[in-house]
Amino acid sequence: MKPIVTAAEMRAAEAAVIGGGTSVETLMERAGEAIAEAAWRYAGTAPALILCGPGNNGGDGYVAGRLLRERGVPVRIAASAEPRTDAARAARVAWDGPVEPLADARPAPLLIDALFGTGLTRPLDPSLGDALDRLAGAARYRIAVDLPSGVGTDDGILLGPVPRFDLTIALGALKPAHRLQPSAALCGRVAVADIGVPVTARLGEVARPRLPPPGPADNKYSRGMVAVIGGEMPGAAILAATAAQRAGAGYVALFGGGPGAPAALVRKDIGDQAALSDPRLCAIVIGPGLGRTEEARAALDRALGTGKPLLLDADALSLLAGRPLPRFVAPTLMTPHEGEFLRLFGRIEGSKVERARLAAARAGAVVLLKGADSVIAAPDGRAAIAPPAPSWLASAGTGDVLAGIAGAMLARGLDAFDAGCAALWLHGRAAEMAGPALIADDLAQHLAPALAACG
Ligand SMILES: NC(=O)C1=CN([C@@H]2O[C@H](COP(=O)(O)OP(=O)(O)OC[C@H]3O[C@@H](n4cnc5c(N)ncnc54)[C@H](OP(=O)(O)O)[C@@H]3O)[C@@H](O)[C@H]2O)[C@H](O)CC1
Ligand SMILES: [K+]
Repeated sequence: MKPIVTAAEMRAAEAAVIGGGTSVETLMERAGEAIAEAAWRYAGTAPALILCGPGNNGGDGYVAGRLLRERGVPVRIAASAEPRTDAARAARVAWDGPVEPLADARPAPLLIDALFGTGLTRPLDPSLGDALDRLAGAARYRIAVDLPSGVGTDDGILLGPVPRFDLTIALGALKPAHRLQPSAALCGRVAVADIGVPVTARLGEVARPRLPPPGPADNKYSRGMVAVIGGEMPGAAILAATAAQRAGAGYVALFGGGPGAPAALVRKDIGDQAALSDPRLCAIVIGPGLGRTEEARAALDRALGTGKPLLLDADALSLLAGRPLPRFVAPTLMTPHEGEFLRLFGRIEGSKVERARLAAARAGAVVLLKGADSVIAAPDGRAAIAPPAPSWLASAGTGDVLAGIAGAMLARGLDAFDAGCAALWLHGRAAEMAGPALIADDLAQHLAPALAACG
């Protein structure tokens, strides 16, 4: 997993490297080199305007300006304030060109925003925000140094209006704001620059899972047997069941549900308790299309009573809301969207990562909080953010597909956190391959190549 670090973790990592004998100036030089290189590749000799703030983010900007000028790029620098750190002052001195006041700066085709990075503590003054907006709006290419100025590093919130960038150079490591909305959508492409600061993180980006294909000793049961419990809206359960099949489960049984499904899907009566207690059954998916009737509640209680690994989604989560959560005895993965999350856990303060972590600890289950920036957290504190996925996934039924994939991952023996991560990755990759205007039904057919990439 690519590490994702908070501002405090980044500062600690930086301090450790400095403690080991590397100067801030050296780190800043490396940061400036990475920015200059990226700007050069991106915009060539297009005239650049670099906006520098008072901290080390601004210092990175002065270094980049000097290095771009050495490459023959016409560079102007505008500052919002005098540098306030020794390293930024040194970088300012080494830049031997003029520094314009930001308020009067004229635009350039390439805008590099080095106003604020991880040290932003409050909203930008309106005059500063307006200048950034005006200059970004008039530029052809926009590059943010470390972070777009105006976003909360750790939670991705916007402290005011923030322009949209084409490229963000994440210095040393990804920060939550590069992946959490709404800020992630403003970063453009995010490139991580290695500046020689090793980081340790409690949070990562969901990575491609390793899912070896079945071996000669495998059979349909050893590959994972999944039960999908249907209900009022059979289409959703069929989507989940088909996705579980296509995600590599060896045997998928649909309990209840209407007509129309692959012939390879085994059909069971919704109340078939014996089949649900089959010792070969490895995981139960319940929620998609379940409904909230008494029958649905009974089906949920039966599923909970089996003590088998569970994927709880949609109506199963709504049925659990408003009563004390059961004690889960087997790996359990909950996949709420924001509405279901609120119903289940109430209002929790903090970033999406903090909220998911707290909910997971409270539930004693892995919580995968869905959205354009899906976050997964385990009760033991492990957490990850999904890589950016196509916005076309925002359509009916895609959550049911995710539930089915996750069911297959649980059934093949992954723990609930790894199962959720693998499902997120496969789901996103299948969506990329399905392309624009996808419908949930399309995803299943793209799971085969997505899975093949994990072998
Ligand atoms: N990670 C690394 O190893 C390296 C990162 N580098 C770069 O350094 C920045 C972080 O630098 P830092 O100096 O800590 O912070 P900033 O440059 O983001 O800004 C801090 C200064 O800005 C003032 N501030 C904060 N918010 C505002 C605001 N809304 N309006 C005006 N001024 C603001 C703050 O002042 P305070 O009053 O809050 O004290 C600071 O003066 C990181 O992002 C990287 O770009 C280094 O290059 C080295 C390696
Ligand atoms: K910035």
